Amino acid sequence: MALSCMRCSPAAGAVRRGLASAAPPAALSFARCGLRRAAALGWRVAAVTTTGVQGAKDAGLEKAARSASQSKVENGSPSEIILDDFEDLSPLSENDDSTVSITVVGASGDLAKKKIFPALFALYYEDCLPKHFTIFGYARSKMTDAELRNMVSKTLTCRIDKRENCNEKMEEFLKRCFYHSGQYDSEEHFMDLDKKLKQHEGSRVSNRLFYLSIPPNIFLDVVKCASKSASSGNGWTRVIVEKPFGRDSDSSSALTRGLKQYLVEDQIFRIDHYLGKELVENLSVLRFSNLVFEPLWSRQYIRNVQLIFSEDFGTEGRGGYFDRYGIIRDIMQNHLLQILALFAMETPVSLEAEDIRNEKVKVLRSMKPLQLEDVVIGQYKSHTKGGTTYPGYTEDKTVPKDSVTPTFAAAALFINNARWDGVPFLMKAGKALHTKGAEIRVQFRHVPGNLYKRSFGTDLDTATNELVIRVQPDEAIYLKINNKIPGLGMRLDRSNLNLHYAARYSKEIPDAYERLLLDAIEGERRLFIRSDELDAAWELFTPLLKELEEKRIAPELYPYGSRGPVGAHYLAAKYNVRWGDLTTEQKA
Ligand SMILES: NC(=O)C1=CN([C@@H]2O[C@H](COP(=O)(O)OP(=O)(O)OC[C@H]3O[C@@H](n4cnc5c(N)ncnc54)[C@H](OP(=O)(O)O)[C@@H]3O)[C@@H](O)[C@H]2O)C=CC1
Ligand SMILES: O=C1O[C@H](COP(=O)(O)O)[C@@H](O)[C@H](O)[C@H]1O
Repeated sequence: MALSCMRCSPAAGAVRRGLASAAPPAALSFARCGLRRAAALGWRVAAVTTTGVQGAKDAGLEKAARSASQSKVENGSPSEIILDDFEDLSPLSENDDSTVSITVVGASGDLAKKKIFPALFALYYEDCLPKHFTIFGYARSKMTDAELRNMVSKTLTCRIDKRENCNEKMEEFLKRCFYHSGQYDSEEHFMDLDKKLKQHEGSRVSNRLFYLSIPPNIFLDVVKCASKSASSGNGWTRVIVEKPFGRDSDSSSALTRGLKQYLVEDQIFRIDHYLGKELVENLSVLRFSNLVFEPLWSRQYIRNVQLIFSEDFGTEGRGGYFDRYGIIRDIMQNHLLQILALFAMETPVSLEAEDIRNEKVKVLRSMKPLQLEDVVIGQYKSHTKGGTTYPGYTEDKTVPKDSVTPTFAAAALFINNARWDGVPFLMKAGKALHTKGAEIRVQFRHVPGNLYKRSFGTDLDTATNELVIRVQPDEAIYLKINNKIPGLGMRLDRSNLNLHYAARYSKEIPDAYERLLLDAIEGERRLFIRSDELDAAWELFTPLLKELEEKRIAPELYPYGSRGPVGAHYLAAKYNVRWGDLTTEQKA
């Protein structure tokens, strides 16, 4: 059943995502949780834009009508409407018949504290949660409601740009949070949870979202118990599953089969939080709504694409988990591969989830099998700098001393299709490196017969255009171009056409978990991984992982805080590529 609350209607999400079928012709930009307010305003907003000022007046939206008449008019319709103009409109028409209960399973854990509760609070602050909602923490640890609230309160923060009533909002939010202690494999304990949920839901239609923020070995126990004893009787039940989704093709298929004993695919929301990052979501906008990029998006103009992830800290505290997975499973097989698929896919039929996921899966299925010789692995070792000693990976007490688990990997991947044939997609991911960041770098081909060749010296590669999408931190999109240095002479330099988010947009960028939680509540699957995408992703990496493990290939050691193994440079050089993050460039 679709969520029926007006503020959470599919229509609301559609407006937020800008789906053609739902969005008015002119772009809407809303100051707060725009769309849900837009949808709560219902199609009245669309009426404002489609029928203009008179439509707004007819709908009784005097202020919107004023806004419509004041806004820049293109082709007779307003190009932009700012939600602030709607703020003092009459109260939203709420649907009182339904509730959403969000149960965070593993509420005592790191992810719940660090990401999930803060994201839920941010959604609450932004008015994005439905009127009737309840949050339950579930874990084995004994805690009272007050203790959970106390724990959660320590991690809630106000947005930098939105502090108004923040403390008040936190108090209100915490009052909607409850805790239930139970075992993960006890149907009885989930039945007790069910009773508590029912008390909060009353006679309303109950919609239930379970967030599995727990180690993967207990996913199935929880899904079994939750579905048998605590699923909704009259609304929807959805489950967000955290990664890792298995550790190879077989274990991933077994997990999917297990989940499908109790859930249908549409109830399963496999989260990859990189898909919720602002600049990753913007990839499609950049490509498909700007004429200047899409025609260049192929082997004809693109020399190579680089997907780079680096962290300037080690596995700190997560060594136990990490040693079973390693950096290829932790970052490459999911986050970087998902970005690659979005980057390389063909234009989808529409922005509907299935159309996008169909295109992504085609890319994944077209990938050339990964060869061991196209992969470099590394592991960080202890390093002393400025009097401080940083521990090596195997010095973590939870990691075996002889572990060969990679904490760094670089790989060259290829897509065997007409658009990308022969273009290296280079991935690099590492922990305990010299910097923290994630970026997509697109290096373009040389300008044929370049008239200014002489100005570039012998290294023509450094003079090609490069588009950089800096996913984090300090989000930016910049294009490196060659430019004439002002003056009477003819000297060229490399400069950036620069969209620096902090300078351009005054709003704080929402955390990826906010977007994804909101999507799951709305039933929007576009940013979640479908089971066939997951199968294709594992099919690509499983043979390589098996070979690495069976041969116990030793990773190249690199000092904590360094740029990683030198082997990564040789790998890139094999394909005539230079890692873009190594060039000294003007800070965007
Ligand atoms: N932390 C992070 O930054 C990220 C985590 N993830 C994934 O999210 C999930 C949760 O991560 P995180 O919060 O770090 O995990 P934790 O290790 O903190 O575990 C969460 C909770 O699960 C319970 N738990 C832990 N180990 C076991 C066990 N062996 N058997 C039964 N219960 C156990 C504990 O609760 P209690 O003892 O109270 O029952 C714990 O508080 C994992 O799947 C992880 O891979 C994904 C991306 C990032
Ligand atoms: O999924 C994971 O991601 C984090 C990095 O996420 P970010 O949003 O902080 O970039 C990584 O540290 C962790 O190892 C991995 O499991």
